[in-house]
Amino acid sequence: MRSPKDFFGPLAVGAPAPVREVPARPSRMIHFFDPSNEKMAAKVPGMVGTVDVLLGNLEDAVKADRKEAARQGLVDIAKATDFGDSTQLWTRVNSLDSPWVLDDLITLVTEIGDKLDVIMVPKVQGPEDIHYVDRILAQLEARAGLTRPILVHAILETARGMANVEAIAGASPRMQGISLGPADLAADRRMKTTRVGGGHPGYLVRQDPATDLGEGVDPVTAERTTYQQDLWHYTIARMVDACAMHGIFPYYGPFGDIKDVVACEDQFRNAFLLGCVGTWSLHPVQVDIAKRVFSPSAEDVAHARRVKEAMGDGTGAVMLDGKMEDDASLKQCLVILELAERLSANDPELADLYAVDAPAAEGEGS
Ligand SMILES: CC(C)(COP(=O)(O)OP(=O)(O)OC[C@H]1O[C@@H](n2cnc3c(N)ncnc32)[C@H](O)[C@@H]1OP(=O)(O)O)[C@@H](O)C(=O)NCCC(=O)NCCSC(=O)C[C@H](O)C(=O)O
Ligand SMILES: [Mg+2]
Repeated sequence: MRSPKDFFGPLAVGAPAPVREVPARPSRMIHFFDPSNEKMAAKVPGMVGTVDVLLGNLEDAVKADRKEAARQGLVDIAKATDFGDSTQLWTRVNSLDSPWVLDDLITLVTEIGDKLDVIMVPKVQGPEDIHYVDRILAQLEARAGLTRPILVHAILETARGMANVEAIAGASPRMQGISLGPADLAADRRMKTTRVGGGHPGYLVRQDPATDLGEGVDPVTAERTTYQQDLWHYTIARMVDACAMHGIFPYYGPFGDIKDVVACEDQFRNAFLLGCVGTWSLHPVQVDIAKRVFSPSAEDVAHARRVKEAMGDGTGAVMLDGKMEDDASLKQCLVILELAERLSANDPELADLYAVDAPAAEGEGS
């Protein structure tokens, strides 16, 4: 087990000092592209400034015989592109047991380490996987003469990773965040869904049989309302707790039904409400959905401001619109305000939107 003191110094001579606090940069959508796909790659420069994160994916969804092309494609794109201040560059490397990952890490850190913000590591099983990546990154950063550390993001996609999620979140000061990988996780857990994220119509609860349907009607087989449940609730909630406990950021992952933009928005919103800061976008159509969902609404921001104002020094209890507000609800409002402020700093449209307070409700403050 590592001593917490290890967090204060680099793991290799000459490597940059670890971060003390993970930078809270907007990352509402981590937009995946395959750098070996010429059509997709050609779109990347045009997406700078329109997405929070561009992620060159080297792992699943890239064909085995295109792995080297994807790696080189990412190097070429990174070298040729100015990502500015509002778009980060991330990558997802191949899994730690694959024949490609060592070359992924060596090539990317050496060639474009100064441009890479975060490396996403798939199929993380426990803190030992993060320790391995941590040490190699420190050695490569030292050799490349990098002056800031590259952060690490883990994907939760095995039952063992899930069982170790708290230890993974706290495994290194490089840990930036964790995403849910619902497809791999479902397979590993032997769940019986073939969907990439999202709900399932079979996972439901049903209204009790009625007691007053009259003679001759079987209350068990009679029409009863059903409610579809969220397959991912437990997993996301647990991931959110692990991340919050360690001061890092939780993300929903992929939503594979590209055409079902409505269910996609629902899944993203559930994750946002539970505490996630962002999601993956797999197709351009999911970018605006993520932007909309993971930015607080103007109404919520206006309400949070009113609570802050009504709460004065932040202690005690007041009534606002017939509802009790106190120290704790103020903290909830501050979460919204802090997020709105951070997002507005990069987005003039949001800054405008949030500057407008919703009209005050009648009886306010009574
Ligand atoms: C899902 C796709 C295969 C769909 O691609 P396509 O059939 O080409 O879609 P369209 O014809 O609708 O595309 C329209 C144009 O947009 C471009 N395009 C498509 N996707 C992207 C993108 N991600 N970034 C940039 N540009 C994109 C197309 O090239 C078309 O261009 P044009 O013809 O010039 O108009 C495809 O979207 C795709 O492959 N997406 C990424 C998939 C991916 O990364 N998968 C891996 C992450 S999910 C995962 O790994 C599971 C997870 O780990 C788990 O375990 O749960
Ligand atoms: Mg996966």
